[in-house]
Amino acid sequence: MQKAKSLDKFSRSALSPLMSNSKESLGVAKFASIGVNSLKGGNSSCTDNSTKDLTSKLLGRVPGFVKIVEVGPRDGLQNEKNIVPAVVKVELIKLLVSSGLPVVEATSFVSPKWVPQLADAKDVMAAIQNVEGARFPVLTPNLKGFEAAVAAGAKEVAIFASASESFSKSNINCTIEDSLIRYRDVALAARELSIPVRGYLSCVVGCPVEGMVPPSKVAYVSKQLYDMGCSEISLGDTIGVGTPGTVIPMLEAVLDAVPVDKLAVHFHDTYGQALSNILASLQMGISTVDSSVSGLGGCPYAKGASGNVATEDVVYMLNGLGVRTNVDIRKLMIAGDFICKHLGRTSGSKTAIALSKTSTANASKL
Ligand SMILES: CC(C)(COP(=O)([O-])OP(=O)([O-])OC[C@H]1O[C@@H](n2cnc3c(N)ncnc32)[C@H](O)[C@@H]1OP(=O)([O-])[O-])[C@@H](O)C(=O)NCCC(=O)NCCSC(=O)C[C@@](C)(O)CC(=O)[O-]
Repeated sequence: MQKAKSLDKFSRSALSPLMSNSKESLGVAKFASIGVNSLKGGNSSCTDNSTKDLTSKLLGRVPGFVKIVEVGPRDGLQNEKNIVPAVVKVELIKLLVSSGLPVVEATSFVSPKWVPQLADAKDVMAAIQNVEGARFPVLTPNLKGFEAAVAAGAKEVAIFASASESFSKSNINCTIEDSLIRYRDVALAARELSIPVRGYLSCVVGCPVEGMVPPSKVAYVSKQLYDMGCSEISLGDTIGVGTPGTVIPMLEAVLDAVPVDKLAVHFHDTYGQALSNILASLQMGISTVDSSVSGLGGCPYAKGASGNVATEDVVYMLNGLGVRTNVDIRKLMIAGDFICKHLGRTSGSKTAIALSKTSTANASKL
C-alpha cells in the first residue's frame, strides 16, 4: 500500500501536459510519420528539405554511435528469488558478448547476505576469464568487495552511490557522505592498479521513500563521483518514475558539473517511460546507455521498481534512428530467449516479442 502510494505521487506529475505549444506537438506528429530509417541519413526518398530541417533540429545532437552497457547478468538477475546456477549466468554472458555488446556487467562482489543471487561472483568471473570481445565490470560496494573482485580477475569495477539518503541507507546501509568516504578508498585502490571505476548514482529522479529528488542533489553527488576519478557516471532512475519532463532538468543540472562524455543513463521501465527518457538523453548528447536483455531486473532494495529497459528495445530504437551500436538484434534475442526459458517467463522486450512473430523475410528488412 505504502509502495503504491509513493509511486502514485510520480504518476500524477507525469500526467500534467509537458508541451502546450500546438506547433511543437504538430512537429512531433509529423516527425513520427517519417520512415524511421531516413532520420539520420538512411533512405531519403520520403524526406523533403523541410523534413530534413526538422529532423536535424530534433535529432541533431543524437550521437552517431551509442555504447550499450548490458546489465542483465547483474542488475537483471540480482532480484531473482530462485538461484540461477553460475553455468547459466556464464552462458548468458557468452551469448550477450556474441551479439556484439561491448560491455557486459558480469556480477557483484557484495555481501551474499544482502544479495544471495550473486554469491557465486567468483565462479562466474573464473569462467569468463578467457571470453574475448567485451569488457566485464563488476559492482564493488567497499574495499572488501574491490579486493575480492581483483583477486577474481576483474579488470573494471563499479561503485554505487545514491542521490537519496533513504535509498543509500536501505541499499548499502550508510549515509551518502559515508558511502563517498568508502568509495574514495575504492577509487584510490583502483587507481593504483589502473583499474577503471564506473560510478552509479541511484534515485536520480525519485526515491521510493522521499519522493522527488532535487536535480541539485543529483549534480552534487555526480560531481563527487567524478572528482574521485570515476571514468563514467551512470545516472539511474532506479524506480522508473522519470519522464522527459523530469529527466531533462536533472540532466541539465548534472551537465553543469560533469562533462557529457562521462555520463551514462540507466532507466528502469516501471511507467513505460524509459525509451522516451533515453531519446531525451541522446538529444542532450549522452552516448552511453545501460539496458538489460529482455528487460530483466530491479533492485532488491527499491520496492516497486520494475525491470530495466530492454536491450532489444533500445537497439531497435537506435537502429531506427540510424545510430550504430554494433549489436546484432537477432543474436541478442537468442540470449534473451535463453535466459527467459531458464527463468520460465516471457520476454519483457516488446521488440523481442514482435520480432519473434515476424516472418524471416520481413525481419531481414529491419
Ligand atoms: C555494502 C554492504 C556490504 C554493507 O553491509 P553491512 O551489513 O553494513 O556491512 P558490514 O561491513 O557490517 O558487513 C556485514 C557482513 O557482510 C560482509 N561483507 C561486507 N562487504 C562485503 C563484500 N563486499 N563482499 C562480501 N561480503 C561482504 C562482512 O564481512 C560481514 O560478514 P559477517 O561478518 O556478518 O559474516 C551491504 O549493504 C551490501 O552488500 N549491499 C549491496 C546491495 C546491492 O548489491 N544492491 C543492488 C546493487 S545497486 C543497484 O542495483 C542500483 C543500480 C546500480 O543498478 C543503479 C540503479 O538502478 O539505481
